[in-house]
Amino acid sequence: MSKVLLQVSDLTMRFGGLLAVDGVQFDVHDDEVFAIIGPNGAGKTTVFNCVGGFYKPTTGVITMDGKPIHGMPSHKVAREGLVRTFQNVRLFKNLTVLENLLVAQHQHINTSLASGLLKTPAFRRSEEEALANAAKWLDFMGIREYANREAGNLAYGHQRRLEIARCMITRPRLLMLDEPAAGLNPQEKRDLQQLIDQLRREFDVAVLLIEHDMSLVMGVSDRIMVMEHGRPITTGVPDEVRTDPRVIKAYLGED
Ligand SMILES: Nc1ncnc2c1ncn2[C@@H]1O[C@H](COP(=O)(O)OP(=O)(O)OP(=O)(O)O)[C@@H](O)[C@H]1O
Repeated sequence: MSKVLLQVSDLTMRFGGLLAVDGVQFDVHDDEVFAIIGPNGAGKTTVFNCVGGFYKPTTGVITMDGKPIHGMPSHKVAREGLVRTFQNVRLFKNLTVLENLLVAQHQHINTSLASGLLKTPAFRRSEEEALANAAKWLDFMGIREYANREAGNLAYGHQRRLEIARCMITRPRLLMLDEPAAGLNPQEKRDLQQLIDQLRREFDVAVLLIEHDMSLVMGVSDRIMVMEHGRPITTGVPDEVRTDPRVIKAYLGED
């Protein structure tokens, strides 16, 4: 039986005179892929930034497993099992692919400086585990051959996969993907759809997605919330959303 993992109620975000998000509510179940779509400027990224701890919402309640997380900084939100990728891939571009995955684990595990300096057995063990984990994810993403390359020199599609690996290596309960198909070619988009399906199946992770590529959204999502002018206009399964006249109007009305 699935249960509600993320719950967002009455979320509002104001930037000066602009109400970018206006009374948004939705929930994401622990076994679900939930997408937020809508025309440019609808408020999707702002919702993401509030949920991920990058913005402090003006009003609203956001809970993970019943625990309030609104207003928490992003690193604390990550400890609650909620991590994200960005519209423009954000990696440590001068570090190698492998180092990016090791850093992600250190940021998350928070090992003590003393144990690191003294290289205690426990510290060495955790280093070995981190390395094994990184190798596992490099294999899973099909990028092991690039392990020692600077992340900034990878092909764009591989950078996106590395960014997802960097999230997954912290064993999140909710993975937030911000336009993961942007900049990918058609084959890479198909691979991405398979990857999202596989992550959900094999790692029990729920996915919250913002995406403009309708074929990916319709193919991968269990439910979709459509936003326009900061407000949700409908939430439903792909077939309901695809044929909803309000959704068609919102998109046709776009410049
Ligand atoms: N930091 C900010 N300061 C002021 N206004 C902002 C800020 N971030 C977003 N906005 C405004 O809030 C509104 C919603 O923007 P948002 O980026 O959330 O939309 P979006 O649906 O993600 O759009 P896109 O699909 O283009 O990414 C827009 O009018 C935008 O200009």
